[in-house]
Amino acid sequence: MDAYFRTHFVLPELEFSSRHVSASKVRFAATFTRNKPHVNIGTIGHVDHGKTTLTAAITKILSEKGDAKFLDYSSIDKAPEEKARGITISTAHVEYETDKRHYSHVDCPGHQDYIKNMITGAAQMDGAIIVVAATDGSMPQTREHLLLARQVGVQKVVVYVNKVDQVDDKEMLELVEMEMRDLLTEYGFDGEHTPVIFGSALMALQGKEDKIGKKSVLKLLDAIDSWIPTPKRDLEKPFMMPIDEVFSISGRGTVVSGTVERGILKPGQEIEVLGGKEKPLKTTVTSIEMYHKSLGEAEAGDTPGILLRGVKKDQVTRGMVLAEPGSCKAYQKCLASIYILTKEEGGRHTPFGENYRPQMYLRTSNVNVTLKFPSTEKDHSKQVMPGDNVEMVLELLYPIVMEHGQRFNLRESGKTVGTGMITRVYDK
Ligand SMILES: Nc1nc2c(ncn2[C@@H]2O[C@H](COP(=O)(O)OP(=O)(O)OP(=O)(O)O)[C@@H](O)[C@H]2O)c(=O)[nH]1
Repeated sequence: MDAYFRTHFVLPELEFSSRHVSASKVRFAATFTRNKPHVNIGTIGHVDHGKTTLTAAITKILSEKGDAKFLDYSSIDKAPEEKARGITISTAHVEYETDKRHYSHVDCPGHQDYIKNMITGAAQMDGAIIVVAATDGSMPQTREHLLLARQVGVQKVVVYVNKVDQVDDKEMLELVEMEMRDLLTEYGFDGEHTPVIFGSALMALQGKEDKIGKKSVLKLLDAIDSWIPTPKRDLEKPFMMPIDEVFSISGRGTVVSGTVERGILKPGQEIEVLGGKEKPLKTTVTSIEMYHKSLGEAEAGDTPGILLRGVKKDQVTRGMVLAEPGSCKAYQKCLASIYILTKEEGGRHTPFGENYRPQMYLRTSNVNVTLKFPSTEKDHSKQVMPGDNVEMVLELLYPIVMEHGQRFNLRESGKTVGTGMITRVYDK
């Protein structure tokens, strides 16, 4: 019985504890006063275009109003190393607030860190600032980061054209703006309406040339406040809970437990159990319990035990999902963006080719998958090296509930070899 009432079911391997370089008036470690909507953002863009300088400049300008703690360039650039799913990543989480919202801003030194951060979800971004130097215009990583941003579900970005202090030619700035708008449209963003701000992060940081310095940063923050939407709270979405454990309670029936991913559930509600080796089924919630107490409703974040009416223990298994009927679907094939861990990160020592068969770990399920190159890939004999970021098609042994934006791990012989994110799901 005790196991039934256990309240945490987090795999140690999946645990990600984020250390924050600093905090503003409210520290993450202490009690968090939630008095403004919270949004996660970050700086993306080509190497040396000024992402870290801009991050430092934002904290400087906001610290003047007491809305951030000023972090100089070096304390952001020497970001602590985080451990996420066996991968070491450098990230600086910077906290600040505007009049409207509270932000957690991530700046990751190094191009490779960006890729890992975006795919593993260490950098959860609801929106992003794409930094582009007026002196160079769009460069390869400007494109790559935009593509990744879209792949990990970022809907809106704001453009900061940096290093304006080094460009006298107005036409050159117009050209960069046009180029960026075209690029945004090409990658599925709203190129026409996306705010484009011109400025100099360095001038702002040094307190010089207010017009392109401080004022540009304030304009940028206004643009972020108004253009990047506050994410929808998970409580408002239809109920979903991945099943962690299944118990048979004598005289009562079958109880499933897990952590509620989203929504609210009340006793008496009709519910669907799907995704996994067993057949999908519909049933009714008889009662909900947590911490030995009966619950009037379970909501996102809770870890309840849910008693299902008329269901036998062997009809439901760990890895299946409990969902509001019609709100989730199980699929057997998807397209994903995957980062393959290096040997140093605990991953494979050797490359692999098409038809590689690891295990896919997604939510509480694990299933055998076959990896194939997408049909757009011309060379199907190519090898994927540890350290590569690849797009591949995953064919699962049986259907599970998968969604666009969902993160997963690939494992082989008990070790994590890759980490990915689903970018598309396919009906059979
Ligand atoms: N002139 C001028 N130089 C700038 C400006 N912003 C940044 N820089 C300089 O550009 C260089 C790169 O800036 P960073 O902020 O390190 O660039 P980054 O994009 O974070 O670089 P990575 O983290 O290596 O990808 C530094 O020497 C900055 O001082 C600016 O507005 N004007």
